[in-house]
Amino acid sequence: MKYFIVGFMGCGKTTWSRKLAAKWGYEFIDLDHVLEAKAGMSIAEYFSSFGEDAFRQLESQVLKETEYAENTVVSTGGGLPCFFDNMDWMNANGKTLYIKLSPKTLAGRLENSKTVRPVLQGKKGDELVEFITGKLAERESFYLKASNIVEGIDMSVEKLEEALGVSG
Ligand SMILES: Nc1ncnc2c1ncn2[C@@H]1O[C@H](COP(=O)(O)OP(=O)(O)OP(=O)(O)O)[C@@H](O)[C@H]1O
Ligand SMILES: O=C(O)C1=C[C@@H](O)[C@@H](O)[C@H](O)C1
Ligand SMILES: [Mg+2]
Repeated sequence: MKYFIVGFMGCGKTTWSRKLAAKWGYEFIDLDHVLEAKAGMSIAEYFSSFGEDAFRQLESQVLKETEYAENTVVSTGGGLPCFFDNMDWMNANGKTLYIKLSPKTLAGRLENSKTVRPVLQGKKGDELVEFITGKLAERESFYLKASNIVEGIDMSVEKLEEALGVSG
């Protein structure tokens, strides 16, 4: 089975996909990393060289053209489910799990993270919380199409397994 983990930037997709795959002995793939390898540059560099529209095209292509092993946990980009038919494609090709977190918690994590996320354009504090609140409102209808949903607070592999209906 393929599991596609979705949710806003900073919700823990990369962290928890990796842990789940390690516990289950599944392959782990992070589509942001696959895109960076294919483009030969970081996402931040790709955005500044080619812009967001080109990034979204490439992101969708990477999602659909990557060869996944039979049993894989896939961490997706935070915006990926919200463009083209990507969310429907993931639902047709595996199970999807939305890691749900509040804007405040997301903002706290993103402020402390070293990864450069071009969509955030260096925002901090209240401005960051407001930005995330607006962006999440735009995006959540896509995330909520996921077959499974988990609250991202107090996360553990066992909590993920329970949300996916898999006994560990
Ligand atoms: N349950 C948790 N509690 C506290 N911090 C966490 C938790 N899960 C992840 N983090 C931290 O939050 C930050 C973002 O996590 P991660 O990179 O896994 O998010 P992401 O969803 O993959 O983000 P992006 O969409 O930008 O790739 C990291 O610094 C990570 O260590
Ligand atoms: O939420 C987004 O739009 C993004 C999230 C990251 O995972 C990367 O895919 C990129 O920084 C864009
Ligand atoms: Mg990630």
